[in-house]
Amino acid sequence: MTETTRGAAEVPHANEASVAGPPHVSEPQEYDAILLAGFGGPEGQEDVIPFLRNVTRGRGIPDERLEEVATHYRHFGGVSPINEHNRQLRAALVEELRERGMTYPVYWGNRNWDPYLEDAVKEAAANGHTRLLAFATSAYSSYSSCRQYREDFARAITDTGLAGVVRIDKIRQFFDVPGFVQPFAEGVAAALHEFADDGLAPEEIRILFATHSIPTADAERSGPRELGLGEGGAYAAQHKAVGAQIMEQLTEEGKADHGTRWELVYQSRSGPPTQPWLEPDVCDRIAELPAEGVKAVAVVPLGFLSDHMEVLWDLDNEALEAAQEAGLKATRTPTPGVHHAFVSSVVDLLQERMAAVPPEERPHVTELGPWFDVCRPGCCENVRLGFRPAAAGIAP
Ligand SMILES: CC1=C(CCC(=O)O)c2cc3nc(cc4[nH]c(cc5[nH]c(cc1n2)c(C)c5CCC(=O)O)c(CCC(=O)O)c4C)C(CCC(=O)O)=C3C
Ligand SMILES: [Fe+2]
Repeated sequence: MTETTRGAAEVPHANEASVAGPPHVSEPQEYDAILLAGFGGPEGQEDVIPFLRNVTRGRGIPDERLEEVATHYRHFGGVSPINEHNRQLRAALVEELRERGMTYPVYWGNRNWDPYLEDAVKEAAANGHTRLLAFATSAYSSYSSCRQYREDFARAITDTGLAGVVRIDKIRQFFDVPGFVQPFAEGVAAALHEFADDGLAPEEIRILFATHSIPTADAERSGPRELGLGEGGAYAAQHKAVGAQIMEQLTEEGKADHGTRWELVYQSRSGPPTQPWLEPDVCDRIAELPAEGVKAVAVVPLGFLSDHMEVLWDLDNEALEAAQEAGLKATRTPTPGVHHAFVSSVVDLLQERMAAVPPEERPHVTELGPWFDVCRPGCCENVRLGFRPAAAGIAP
């Protein structure tokens, strides 16, 4: 088991940040309700353009890119499956909470499409629920996946006139909790098993852990300022740590061979070509693999919770097509979705936060975790967009 790109360097532990306030809450907290915060997606052809405008407002995404992305949605009738996934996730969370004797209501609101976070916050407050513990459907640290949700919360509270009434806290980034990692590990194990059955040797197989590319400027600022995780920041470091952990675990269990190589690749780049984004691109790497003696590739959607458009189009369509063109056998492994281990881990995270479980007792499978409860100053900041107020962290 070797990583073929940059090594997962020695990284400081998330608990070592030396800024004001503890990274993990140490006093139990009372909450009235859970807030499931999603990305949102269109649910009909007429939603597609307004949705894309919402996502890209103020981002300098070229029109050609928007038109191209619109065709991905149009191909599926203008419907992204992501809202349906969140309905299912919400139902699964309610069920898991109920089984554990927890009767919290779960409100669901999105950043970019109906039902919006603003409406969820209004509805919660109307029902007398003003202390909300949020779970955002994004596992890693970066502006898009962490801080932007905190800004969404601050805006939702302010725009609804509920500042000082509603409070939203957010559970820690969960890239390395067992129930998030397990479904990916199972997918890699199944792919390796299938490739071995086809008579392929370990060195003929490549595992590509795929995640959303982001601007390198955002990546450098992902996670708390003082951690100094280097190029790619906390975002890349967290993905690499999870990939390494999956391969180590499978090697120990005899499901992967020491010679099975893996790497982290990126997908779904947007932005102007002049702006650097994280590389290499998944399709570019696939095209290079035959020259490295590779005959089969497993594409693992490590950055995503469910089979939404990024997975259906950019991986199942584009990456698998690139593999076919390169003459490679290829498979795309599952996302966590509503896998019971994942749902159960989310409820564990809600419970651990409510009970202020000490960090040393919190489940985590990489050296980087357990990640912070309370985002540090400057965490995942976005210098292009400038400062915007954010809830659920230490100011600024
Ligand atoms: C890190 C990350 C995640 C993973 C974490 C998470 O899950 O949050 C993610 C998820 C998603 N991204 C999604 C869709 C889009 N993302 C876009 C644009 C962008 N994504 C970015 C980053 C991320 N995105 C960035 C830096 C941009 C550039 C504009 C900006 O700075 O914000 C655009 C605009 C067009 C384009 O350029 O592609 C679209 C339509 C959907 C919904 C899919 C569906 O509908 O099924 C999901 C789950
Ligand atoms: Fe995105």
